Amino acid sequence: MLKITISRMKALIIPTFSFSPMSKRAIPLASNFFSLASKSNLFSNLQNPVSYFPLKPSMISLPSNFPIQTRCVHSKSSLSSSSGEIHVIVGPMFAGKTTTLLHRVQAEINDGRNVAIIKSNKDNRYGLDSVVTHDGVKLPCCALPNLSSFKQSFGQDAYDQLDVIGIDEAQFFGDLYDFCREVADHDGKTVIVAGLDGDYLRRNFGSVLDIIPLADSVTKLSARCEICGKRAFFTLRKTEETQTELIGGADVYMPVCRQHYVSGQVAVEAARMVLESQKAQCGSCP
Ligand SMILES: Nc1ncnc2c1ncn2[C@@H]1O[C@H](COP(=O)(O)OP(=O)(O)O)[C@@H](O)[C@H]1O
Ligand SMILES: Cc1cn([C@H]2C[C@H](O)[C@@H](COP(=O)(O)O)O2)c(=O)[nH]c1=O
Repeated sequence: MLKITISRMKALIIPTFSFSPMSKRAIPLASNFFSLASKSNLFSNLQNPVSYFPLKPSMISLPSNFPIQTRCVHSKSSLSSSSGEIHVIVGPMFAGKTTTLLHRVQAEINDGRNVAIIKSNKDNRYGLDSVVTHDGVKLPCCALPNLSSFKQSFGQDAYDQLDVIGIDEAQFFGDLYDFCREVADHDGKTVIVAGLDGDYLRRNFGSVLDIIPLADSVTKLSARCEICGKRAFFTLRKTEETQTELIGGADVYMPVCRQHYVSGQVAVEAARMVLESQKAQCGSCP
């Protein structure tokens, strides 16, 4: 198991990962479903994802034996209609945050609840109409510059009908705290938030950690260290760029354990210094 769960909800279910030493990759046991959904490319032709919301079970084809984890968030029927919830999923890159978010959203849809997914429009790696995992699994989403524009883009009537809102790449939303508080406390909806808790320097990333005091549950996932295969809690940036926000995947980042984060940072820093001194020398070249 590659997860640490700090949760008030004992019933919270997160994917169980198995480790394949060949690939050094964590593989969710439910990956069959996701690869099936991915292969059938259910949402690849979406032009306007908003028109597909709320997401419906009919939009997703599931193998009949797929183990839907309907208890991963409280069922609305067990709560008063005005009781919202906030669930937070954090971890380094490649830890399965998006996979877990889609899994929970899927369970909610199968429970008959109206769901929408939002992601930041800063992350355009796979286009703006879908949330996509590193394995290529996808669901349609609204890509927005900020969360405060969601109600307007989505439409008030459609918003009122929503039970659950999933947010991916939450680290890019500066207005995360106010949005989650309003949606859960005031509008009585469930919010499932997935994002990086730390940046490549292991500092707070955006407002993700700010919403912990608002949350019903917090799940910290881990990946596999790309160097030794141990549990990875950190994201190492392999390039010399130093700005906090830098969109990228395995070309720029790798998940690492503590030991390899420390040694990796030393190596990257050394490379950065060599590069800078070379640039300086070149600058003084005739
Ligand atoms: N080093 C790694 N450790 C774990 N999973 C990895 C690694 N490299 C690639 N993966 C793949 O990434 C998938 C998780 O992708 P995703 O849910 O998009 O993660 P996240 O949203 O946390 O970045 C895993 O199921 C696995 O197939
Ligand atoms: C560590 C780190 C990451 N980012 C970016 C890189 C990716 O575009 C996303 C994270 O995506 P994932 O779904 O969690 O794999 O965030 C960044 O901008 N700055 C960083 O320090």
